Amino acid sequence: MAPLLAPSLLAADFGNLQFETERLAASAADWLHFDVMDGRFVPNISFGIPVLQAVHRHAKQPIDVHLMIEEPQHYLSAFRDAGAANITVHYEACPHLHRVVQQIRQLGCRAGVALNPHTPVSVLEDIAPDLDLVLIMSVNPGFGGQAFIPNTLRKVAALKELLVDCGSEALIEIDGGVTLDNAQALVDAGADALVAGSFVFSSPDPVATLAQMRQQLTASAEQQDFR
Ligand SMILES: O=C(CO)[C@H](O)[C@H](O)COP(=O)(O)O
Repeated sequence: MAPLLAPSLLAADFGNLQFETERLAASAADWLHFDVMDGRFVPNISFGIPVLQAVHRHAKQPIDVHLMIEEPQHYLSAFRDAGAANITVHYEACPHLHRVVQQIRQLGCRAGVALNPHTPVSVLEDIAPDLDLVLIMSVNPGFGGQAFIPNTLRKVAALKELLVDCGSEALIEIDGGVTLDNAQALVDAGADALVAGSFVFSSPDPVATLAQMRQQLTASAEQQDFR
């Protein structure tokens, strides 16, 4: 199966978000990835609820909200009301993770949990069947444009095994440093969704770059189905 593609608006032109959202509407993007940073959980501040509302007005794809914030439980319904389809919180930010995941699902959103690079996938053993999404950070969260951490490939394979073993249908999403150089290896390891920020938006034509990702990853999936 070819993976879902989720361009990260963190790398888009913030002065022109209507244009960026509208051009992605006619692209190969499956989701729009929306990174929220609070300057506390991560050492950076990005954007929040009013910006999500504005993006949602022009978006055609579901919006995949990644909350890199402390105490996310206080903001879940506000993000849902602003247009979030998926809400992912960090394992490291939630002492009562099971309750937060239940709250996200009760709001009618897909519930995701993100893991920082140092957090082993084994921490999800008891909650995996309750998740719709696991987001593996393949860079340290807080900034776009960082280099992919190679150990992510081993981690994705371990997560895939854990999900299969416990009968979880959660999707595996990878976030950080994703390019066409590592995308196929990530899919081969078990990734279902790829977030790409700078690779897409630093290219001369982001829509064409997404089309190229879609084309290469689909061709490879078809070859594997044929075998
Ligand atoms: O969550 C993030 C940073 O915390 C970004 O979504 C991620 O880094 C994607 O950007 P890039 O593809 O430029 O690495």
